[in-house]
Order: sequence, then C-alpha cells, then structure tokens
Amino acid sequence: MARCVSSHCSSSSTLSFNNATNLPRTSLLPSRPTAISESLTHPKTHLRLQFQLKSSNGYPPNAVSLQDGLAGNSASNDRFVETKTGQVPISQSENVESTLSITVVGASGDLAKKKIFPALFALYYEDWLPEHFQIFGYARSKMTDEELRNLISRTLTFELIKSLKMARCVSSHCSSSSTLSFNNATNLPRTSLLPSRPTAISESLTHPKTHLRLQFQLKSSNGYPPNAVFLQDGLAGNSASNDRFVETKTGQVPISQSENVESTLSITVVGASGDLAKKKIFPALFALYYEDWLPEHFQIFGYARSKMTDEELRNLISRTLTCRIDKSENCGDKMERFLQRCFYHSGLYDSEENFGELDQKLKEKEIGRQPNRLFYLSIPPNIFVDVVRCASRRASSENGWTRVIVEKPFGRDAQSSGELTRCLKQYLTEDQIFRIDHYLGKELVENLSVLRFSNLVFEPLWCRNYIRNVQLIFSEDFGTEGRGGYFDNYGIIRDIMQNHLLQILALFAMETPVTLDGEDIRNEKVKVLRSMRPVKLENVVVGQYKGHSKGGKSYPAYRDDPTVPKGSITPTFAAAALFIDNARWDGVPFLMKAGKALHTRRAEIRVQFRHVPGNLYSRNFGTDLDKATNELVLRVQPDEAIYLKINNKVPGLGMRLDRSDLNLLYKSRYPIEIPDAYERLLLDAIEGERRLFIRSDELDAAWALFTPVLRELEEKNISPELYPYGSRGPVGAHYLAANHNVRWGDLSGEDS
Ligand SMILES: NC(=O)C1=CN([C@@H]2O[C@H](COP(=O)(O)OP(=O)(O)OC[C@H]3O[C@@H](n4cnc5c(N)ncnc54)[C@H](OP(=O)(O)O)[C@@H]3O)[C@@H](O)[C@H]2O)C=CC1
Ligand SMILES: O=C1O[C@H](COP(=O)(O)O)[C@@H](O)[C@H](O)[C@H]1O
Repeated sequence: MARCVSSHCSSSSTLSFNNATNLPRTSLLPSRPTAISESLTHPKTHLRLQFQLKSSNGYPPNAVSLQDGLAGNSASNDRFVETKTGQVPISQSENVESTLSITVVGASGDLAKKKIFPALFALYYEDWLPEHFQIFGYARSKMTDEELRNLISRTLTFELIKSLKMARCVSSHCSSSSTLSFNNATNLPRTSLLPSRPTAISESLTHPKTHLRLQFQLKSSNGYPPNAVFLQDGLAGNSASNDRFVETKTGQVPISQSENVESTLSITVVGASGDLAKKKIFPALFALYYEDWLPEHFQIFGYARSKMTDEELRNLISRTLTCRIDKSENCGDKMERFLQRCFYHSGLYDSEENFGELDQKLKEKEIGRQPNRLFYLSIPPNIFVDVVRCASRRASSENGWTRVIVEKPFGRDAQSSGELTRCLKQYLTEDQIFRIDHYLGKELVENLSVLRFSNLVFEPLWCRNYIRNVQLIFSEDFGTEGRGGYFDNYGIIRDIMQNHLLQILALFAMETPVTLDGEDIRNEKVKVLRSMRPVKLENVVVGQYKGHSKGGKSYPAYRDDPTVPKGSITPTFAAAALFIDNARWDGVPFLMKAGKALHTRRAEIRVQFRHVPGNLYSRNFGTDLDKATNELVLRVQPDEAIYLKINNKVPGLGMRLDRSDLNLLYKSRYPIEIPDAYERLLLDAIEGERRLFIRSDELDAAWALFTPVLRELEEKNISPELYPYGSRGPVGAHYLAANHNVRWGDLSGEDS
C-alpha cells in the first residue's frame, strides 16, 4: 500500500482527468499492445497463455493493452511514456513498468463491501494482481483510509494473511481529499449519477394526446413512456433522488410528495429573429398547439440579439403561422391564444448574465409548477457552444429536465464535429443533446421502417440477391438564394449528402433492430454506417450551377450571389456511389445525387430490382432489359407517394406488355395535411424520444465516410462541372452511374 501515494490520488489526478477530454489519460494511448508487458512482472502470466492466444482483440489480455482505457485512440507512433528520467517513446520503453490503479466508485456500498473488495483481495492473495497496484475507494461518505480498511476488512476471509497484506493500505491515500479530487476530475454532470427511472410526475397526466401516441410509447427508447418526466435529464440536477424539491406557490415540496405538482414546459428559440425560426420553428410550434399536442402549461420564449418587444415578436411570427386547411375553424382564436404564450428576451449569445435574466423571466412563468426546459439552437454553428455554456450555467431547469435541440451543421468534417461534440458535452450529457436532421422527421422517411419491417413482401427482397442498386435523390429548383454565405463554407455534400441522404440510407439498409427502441435503431444505423467504405474521389462528381435564360427570364449563376466569394468552386451539385461491405449489401451500389437549381424539386428513394432470370416475356421488352426492371419508389416530397413499377399485360386479346405503377399516393389515400418534419421532431424532443435524433457515434461514422473525399476535393481544388440553372445537372453524373451499371431512375421519363 506504500504505492498509494497521496499525490496520485488527489489534485494531480484531477488535473490529468480534467485536461481536454475529461477521460483518463490512458484513453489517449494506442490501441495495440506496447513493448511494456505486464507479463514481465506478472507472476501468473504463463498460466493465462492459452487464453491469450484466443483473446478477442487478438492481443494477450493481460499484456498492458492501453486501449483498455475509456476511449482508445488509433494513432500509434508519436506517443510517450513518462519515466523518472522524462518522456520515453513507447517503442523504447521496454523497461518502464506499469502500475494499476483500481478505483471502486461507491466504495461505501453493499456491493463494494460484499463482493468487490473481497474479490480484489482474493486476486491479490492468489497473486493475480500485478506487482504495482493501488486501490482507491471513492464515495460521498466521509472516511479516512483507515476507516475504509476497517470497513472492508470485515468482509475479507483470510484473517491471518489479511492482517499481513493489508499493511499495503497506507493511510491518507483513499481519504476524503481523494474523493473530492475525483469528484472534480470527472466533470460528470451530477445528474449522470441519478437513477434512470421515471418519477411519479408524468407529463402524460397533462398531455391531451398521450393516448394517441401510446402504442409507440410502449416502445420508447429508454423503456419508459417518452413523455414521462425524466429527472435525470436535468442539466444540473442533484444526485440523490430523495432530496429534490419542486417550487410551488406554497413553497418547496419534496418531489416524492409532489405527485400533484403539474409540470410546465418552457421552449426557448435561440436565434428567434432568424430565417429558420420564422419559417419553420414557430409555425411548427403553432401547429402542435393547434392540434393539441403541446402540454397544457407551456410558454415560448424567443431569444436573440435584435431588440424586440414581446408584441413585435408576435407580429413577426404571426406572418408565418398557418392553419390546417382541413380544420380551419377557430383558427384566429387559437392563433391569438398561442401568440399570448410567446415572449421575447433580447440578449447576447455569450452572456451568462443575459441568460440569467432569461432564467428569471422563465421562472416567473413557471412558478408553482415543475419546470421542464427545451432550448432550440436556431443560430449559426460558431455560437452553439457559447449558448450551451450560458444556458447550462444560468438557465437550465433546477428540478425538471433540460434538453437542447442543435441544428446542423454539426461541424465541417470529422475533426471539427468531434470537437463540437466534446465542447457540448462539457455542459450537456448525450441524452440532453437532440441533434436534428429534419429529413428524419419527414413522413415517408418515418414510414421506411414500417414498409420494410411490417410487410412480408418487402423484407425478403431487401438484399443484394434482389436489389440491383439504390438511388437517393434530392433536387431543388432554386439556388442558394439568401443563404450563399452559409452555403459556400459547406457545399452540397455537407449540406445534404453527409446528413439527410446518408441518414435515409442508414435507415434503408440497416439490419432489423432488436426493438423499436431509439437506442436499438440507432445502434443498427451505426453498424451499417461503419460497414461502409469511405467515399472515393473516383466515385464522386461535383457540379455548380451557372446563369441561364429561359422564356425571357434569366436565372443567376451561383457565383452571382453577392454573399458568395468570387470564383468559388463550392459544389452546388454532387453525385456519389457508396458501398456497404456487409453480407446483405455486398456489391450493391448506393447512388446519391443532390443538387440545387435543378429542373425540379424532389426527394426520393428509388430501389431498382434485378432482372427476372429467364424471363419468359423478355422478347416483349426488346434488348433493353432495364426497361423491364421492377422499381420501388418512395417519394419523400413533394406529393408523398410509394409506388412500384411493374410489368403488366395491356387488357385485350393480344399479348402486349405495359409498364404500370402500383401507386399509393398519399393525398388520395389519406385526406389529411401531413405534418411538417419540424412538428414531429419538436414533439419528440418534448417527449424525450430520441429515435429520430442523431447520436454522436452516428455522426462520427457519417463524417468518417465523407471527410477524406471532402479533404481531397479541397486540397486538389477540383473544379465543379458547370450546369445551367434549371437543368438536370452535369453530364458527369450519368457517367458515374454508368460506371456502376446504373441508370438514374428519375431521368427515365416514366414518372409523372
Ligand atoms: N434556414 C434554413 O432553411 C435552415 C437552417 N438550418 C440551420 O439552422 C440554424 C439557423 O438558421 P437560420 O435561421 O437560417 O440562420 P440565420 O442566419 O437567420 O441566423 C439566426 C439568427 O442568429 C443570429 N445571427 C446570425 N448571424 C450571426 C452571427 N454571425 N453571430 C451571432 N449571431 C448571428 C441572428 O439573430 P440576431 O442578430 O437577432 O441575434 C439571426 O437572426 C443554422 O445553424 C442553419 O445552418 C438548417 C436547415 C435549414
Ligand atoms: O437542411 C437543408 O435542407 C433544405 C431542404 O429542406 P426541405 O425540407 O425543404 O427539403 C435545403 O434547402 C438547405 O440547403 C439545407 O441546409
């Protein structure tokens, strides 16, 4: 126990944890075994040799596999080991011995006493522990090292040996000071220590439409109804569950006694003066209110730098609110009532003081109820972290949940995205971050899994044996009008492909999830994304629109946009071929195409099936068998539809074949207005349903696919092929498809 030196366990350990990643330093070390092997010092290595040969990572399990740290790092040749004589490259450090520190978090608890310390002692007694080790107990309880030893010694069985070997536990090392330092060091939000069970307070009590989503609730990702109030979501909650309070009109009431305390929801739209807020977020919130999806008690705050009164905000947003065409009765009244719940606070994005003022205003509206807070970051990405810092420190809910919806872009590449995630996680837990990709909220994208997994006719065909290629197509019939400044820094691959189209691809191609749980679905998406090959430059075509005149009207070039730098080579169009290296999709090209200023506005998924082997009717199709291929089209927008192209006999006495569609056109089948994607996603965020939001590992996997090619395009200054505004895009896209034996389905001229 002389190894348990106080300076290791106290403030210095804090420092090493705190630095940048908040992870133990080992996590930054390489994921291959180093020359330093514990086998040199481990008395029992030979006994485990057989197992070593079979260990899952291919390396001996008790070699000092530094990848066993919390988050391994893949680079391997520039790392060092600290020795008494300074830093030594790992490769030259055969003689540097390792030491193992085991920290039992919750050391005062039952499991620790009954099982963990006795197990450690047994390992030690049997000489399985390495020569150099120390054990720390960590808990909230105040205890000296000696007290810890007394506590655990009661459960150790080998009395005699125990007294000899316990001498290793030298005083002052596992003391309360080490407890404190670890506490600071981890930087884990206190809430992460909270139990993940729902409390008695459930929003379902006040949610008028809960029953309608009930079926889905049963499957919600965390195993609890998504609109149960999860107190662990609080930004800075309190770790013990029995000492939390709710403010009521009559004072503080412990949560355990507060079943009757209703919750209230505060939604803050940060960047309320902006384009997205006006166009999408406020209208979506109104639509939810109009359809009775919002809880009974709620208030909406706009927050931005612009100076505005509440009344001015109401005027601003009222211009974009619309009533459902199918239920326009009392719309004016409802709009007025909705607007009365909207307020505005002007403040800077990096001012904790201004967010403190917002907090005061929120509290005034929330009084008497348990507050839950949702922040929507509808602002440029360079101020995401400032806002999250200020909001988390000064405006998060004290005894309800706090969640933050983050708009894209999530970085420009793998590195900047990782950095953004790391910064956000200084203030938020992953569970509180709702990274929005609004394509996941679109009706047809949501339906993709239903189509696949609840229809026997599709799932068996969903593989390389039957599917020849899959096409994911996005086109807009307008340019970057007004958003050129933002767009030029990103380009179409980052704006559409790496997120919207890739998300659809992942949903399309993933394996069957274990359940419809958000986590299960996202696990499958990550798996399929990680099975994909990074996109290669030879499989990419880029284009940019140029000015064009048609019918006496002239359309500007991308470079005519005053916010776009002169001579910009940012692509406004791209086509790419992607591949999934797994058993289901081996060899099937997934073609993506995305462009602005094209001839039409459309987003669709097209699945082209293989030719019918030995087709009896092949002579009816002539030599072009592609014309007879079955194609399943999911038209995401406009005019949502699912149709299957089939070959059919033209009625009559002869034998003439015809291409026809089995067509499910939504507006014919479902005479209702389809909710906007933002409505669905806002409601999910309010209910704590994460299924349609991007998890950080999904994001990492997505960036890993596109970052190399994006870098290459930039480094090589690849010029985009120019295409006229309003055209079908660059010809290069056809060659790319042809290289993979594909024809773009949207250009076949068969669709209406
Ligand atoms: N607009 C769209 O269609 C879409 C937007 N998005 C994303 O949503 C977010 C918001 O988009 P959008 O509304 O178009 O953005 P805006 O450019 O309109 O910005 C929103 C607000 O942020 C403030 N702001 C703008 N620029 C800066 C700056 N440089 N520094 C500090 N504050 C600034 C302004 O408010 P004030 O000056 O009052 O503080 C502005 O009203 C962005 O992340 C965007 O990428 C995603 C999909 C579509
Ligand atoms: O995220 C974005 O999406 C829009 C297209 O969204 P849609 O719902 O209208 O199809 C696109 O115009 C914009 O460039 C991009 O940032």
